[in-house]
Amino acid sequence: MNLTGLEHYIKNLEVASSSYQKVLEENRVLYNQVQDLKGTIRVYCRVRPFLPGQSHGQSTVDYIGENGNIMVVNPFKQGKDARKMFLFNKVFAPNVSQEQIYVDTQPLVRSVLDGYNVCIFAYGQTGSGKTYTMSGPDLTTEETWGVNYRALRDLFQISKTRGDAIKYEVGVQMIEIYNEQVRDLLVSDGSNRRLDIRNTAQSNGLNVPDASLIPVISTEDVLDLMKIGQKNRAVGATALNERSSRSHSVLTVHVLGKELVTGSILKGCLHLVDLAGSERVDKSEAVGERNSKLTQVLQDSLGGQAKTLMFVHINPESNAIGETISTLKFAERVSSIELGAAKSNKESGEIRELKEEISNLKQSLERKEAELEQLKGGSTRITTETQKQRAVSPFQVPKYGISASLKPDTNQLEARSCSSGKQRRSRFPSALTDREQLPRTPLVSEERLGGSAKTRTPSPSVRRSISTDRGAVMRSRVKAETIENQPVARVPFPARVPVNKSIAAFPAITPSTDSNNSRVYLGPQEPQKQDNVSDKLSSLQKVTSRKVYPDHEDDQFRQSLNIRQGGIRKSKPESKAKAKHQLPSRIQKSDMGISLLSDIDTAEKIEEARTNGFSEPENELLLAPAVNDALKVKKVRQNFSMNSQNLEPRGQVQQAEPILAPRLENKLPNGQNHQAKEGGNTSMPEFRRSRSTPRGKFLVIP
Ligand SMILES: Nc1ncnc2c1ncn2[C@@H]1O[C@H](COP(=O)(O)OP(=O)(O)OP(=O)(O)O)[C@@H](O)[C@H]1O
Repeated sequence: MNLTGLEHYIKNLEVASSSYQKVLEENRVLYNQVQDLKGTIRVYCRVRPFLPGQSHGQSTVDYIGENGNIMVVNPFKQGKDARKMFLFNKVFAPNVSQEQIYVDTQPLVRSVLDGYNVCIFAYGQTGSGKTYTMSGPDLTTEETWGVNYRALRDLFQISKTRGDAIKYEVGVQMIEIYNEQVRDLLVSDGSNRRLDIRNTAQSNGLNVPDASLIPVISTEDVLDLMKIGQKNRAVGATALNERSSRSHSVLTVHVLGKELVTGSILKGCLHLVDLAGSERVDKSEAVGERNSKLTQVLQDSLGGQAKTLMFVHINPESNAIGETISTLKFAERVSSIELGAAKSNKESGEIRELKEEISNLKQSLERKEAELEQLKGGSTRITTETQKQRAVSPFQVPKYGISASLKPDTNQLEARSCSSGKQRRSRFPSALTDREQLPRTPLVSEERLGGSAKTRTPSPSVRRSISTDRGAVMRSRVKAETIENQPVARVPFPARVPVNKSIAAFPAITPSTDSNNSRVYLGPQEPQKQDNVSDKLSSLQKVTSRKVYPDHEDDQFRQSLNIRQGGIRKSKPESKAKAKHQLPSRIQKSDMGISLLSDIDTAEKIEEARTNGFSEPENELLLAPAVNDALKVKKVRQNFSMNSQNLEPRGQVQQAEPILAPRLENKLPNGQNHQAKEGGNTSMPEFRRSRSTPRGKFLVIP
């Protein structure tokens, strides 16, 4: 081959190599898209370089492939057992720059601006480079900035470029979890108070609502805050390194975007987590309550409809080989966790309008209910008078005995109130109980027809006569009222229902929560109720009342941003009150979540890992609760999918929770559960007694 031929050959090779690279890149993009759909936790492995000034032997990293594979060699073993290959989404060699790391992280970060929840966390043994990846070694040089700063800079840049179409607001929180205590790292007054975690994801994404939420508009703002954070992190520790090895730091970026044309709202949340050194957690601590706080803080990003990325760090030194293998095995397991397709927290303008419409309808219903309540007051007086007149009827005495007529007046009152109360609940659903009672509104028409109620509950003649009399008195009023109510019930809800169901399933900021709620109330026991207008209305109201009011959420978010300028929260009582207001809609989810989490047999998983040949199981421990939550969710999904074939993968998770939750919540100390008890025979007499006794009393009124 002459020189020209060789040159030609090399050129061809270059071309082939470049197209090969292109194909690889395309494959990677496709692979990532598939991963997005599956919702697998992505895992990037980063190998730390040998540090200058430290003596080192041969690297334990034998080979790093282009497709995310890495081979490690155990210098203390011989033969084929000495080498082990692992596969991740990507492996970064020791010489890879901070910029290159971020390029592969960027798509995830950017999706926060589209309303996704994203969690990026750094895992690995102490000194393996977690802080280096997340924060960088030196804030003064942009070149070495870690993911945190680059991410925020990116968010600001993109939000600026989208400025004509979407108006974004960005706020950050920074907390530290140390010894299972959560502390605010952005306090400017040096106070080191412990913070509570909301047991469930808030609609506004504030899992730690009392941590300072500082509005930021530039990277400089962020840098200033990080300095405060670093300073606060060092407080109370003999050395910053020592503290950072043992504590998790979580930087959370909350993004609220409003599309100017459509009015749609986007809510995204980015957790950037620098975990404690993986070897620092004692096994006994990890198996128990350890790390439950971390799990709670990240709850909306580990089991929800979020995107999750784990940077797994390894130290190439031979004396770290045990931790390295253990870390890699753990990471490989994490990468197999599927969360299901991520969903954006976008609320379209149309949905907001529909919500407003529902809210208006709800208000007009409440007005009507109030008017009916007034009428009811009048009817009770009239009924009492009628009963007094009836009390002298000679027909009652032989039938029910004289002694009964000697019962004190209190009984009569009780009887009347119970009986009328029962019917009143049907006919006058109060605002507080409308969720339960609205589906019974057809009883109004039963009353109007006069016959159906009697058919269902055969009553003695006296009762009937009283009832009839009262009904007669009430009928005209109720009729008038019912007719007046009809336009409200006839508003085209049936047509709206499918749309509003989707509202129910539509995420506010934590989609899983809302869809959960919707499923809790429109759950398997209730579908038949959807057959009539009033039930649909009721369902809608349930959904509306369960959903945190969207405007309210936005206000709360904005208020948090505005009020807490300077890092000091000034309106805690107010926000607490608001939080209280929101609480009911969230409690169920939280309970479920916690129940699910607490149910995890972490020890079993660790044991399983060990039997798979891990030499150092401790690595499992640090993240065990957090990641095992996800594993648990996966397990639940699998179990549930056996029963529900037609559900979406994510939906399965969401539906499984409400189904499991009551079981877990109702567990009695003796192992029975309430539901079983209530559904069992033993509870029936109690139930009947409560209804029949008042009627009995009612009947013996002289
Ligand atoms: N990719 C890298 N390139 C150069 N130096 C690195 C790299 N990764 C880590 N280092 C250096 O290694 C040392 C330990 O890194 P780092 O503090 O980030 O570890 P860590 O895992 O966060 O430890 P800890 O768990 O104790 O917080 C630091 O001096 C850091 O600058």
